[in-house]
Amino acid sequence: MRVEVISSVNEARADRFTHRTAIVIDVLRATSTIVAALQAGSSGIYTVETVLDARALQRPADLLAGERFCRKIPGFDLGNSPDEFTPEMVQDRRIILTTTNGTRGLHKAVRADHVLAGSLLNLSACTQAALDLRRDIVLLCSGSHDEFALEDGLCAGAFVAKLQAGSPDGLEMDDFAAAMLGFYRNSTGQLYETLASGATGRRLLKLGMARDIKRCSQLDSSDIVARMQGGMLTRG
Ligand SMILES: O=C(O)[C@H](CS(=O)(=O)O)OP(=O)(O)O
Repeated sequence: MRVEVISSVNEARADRFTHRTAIVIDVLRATSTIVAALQAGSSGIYTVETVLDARALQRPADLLAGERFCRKIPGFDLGNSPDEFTPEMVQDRRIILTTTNGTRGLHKAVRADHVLAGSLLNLSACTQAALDLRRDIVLLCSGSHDEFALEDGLCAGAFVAKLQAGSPDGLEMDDFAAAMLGFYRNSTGQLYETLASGATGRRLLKLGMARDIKRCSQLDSSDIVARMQGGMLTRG
C-alpha cells in the first residue's frame, strides 16, 4: 500500500485521486466539526462552496451551518465550532455546511473511489476504514486560504504513523508524507500547542476560540467514520 500527502487544495490535481481512497483533512475546523456533527447524531452533512448553494439545497428540516472569516454566517443555524453540534441541535437532522477551506477540499477529492473526512478526533477509526478499503491512500490537507496549514500537516503525519502501524507488509510513501510523519513524531504530547501555533490557530485564538482548538486536538475522542456517499457525508 502507498500513501501520498497533498499539501493544500491548490496542489490537488484530479488525477492524484483516481483509484485511491482520499482522506480529506481540515483540523481547524471543518472536518473536526463534521465528525462532531455525526457523533451528535446528524443524519448527514452536505458540503457546498457558497452560501447561495447552501440556501438552494436546504429542505424544510435541514440546518444551515458554516463560517466566513471564522464567524457564523448571518441567518445560519450553526457556525463551524464542533461544540455547537450537540444532539439537541442536530439529532436526525441533515446539515448543509459551507466553510472557507474544508468544503473545497472535500469537493476536490470527488474523483477518488472513496472519500473520508479525517481529523485528529477520529484518527484511528478513519485509518482502519481506509485500510479496510484496500486502495492506495491520498491524504489531502485542505490548508487555509490556498496555503499549507500546520495543523493539517500534523494530522496527515499522524495518519501516516497509524497507517504504517497497520501495514505489516510495509507502507510506501512520498517525500511529503515522510516529512509530515517526522513533524508528527516531533510534536508528540504537544498537539494543542502545535495547533495553536499555526496561522489558523492564531486567528482562532485572537477571536477567543481557544476552546475550539482544544476540542479539535482531542486525539481519538471519536469512533466516527465520516464517509461521502451520494454527495453526503454519513457515518460510514
Ligand atoms: O472556520 C475555520 O476554522 C476556517 C476559517 S479560516 O481558515 O480561518 O478562513 O475554515 P475551515 O474551512 O474550517 O478551514
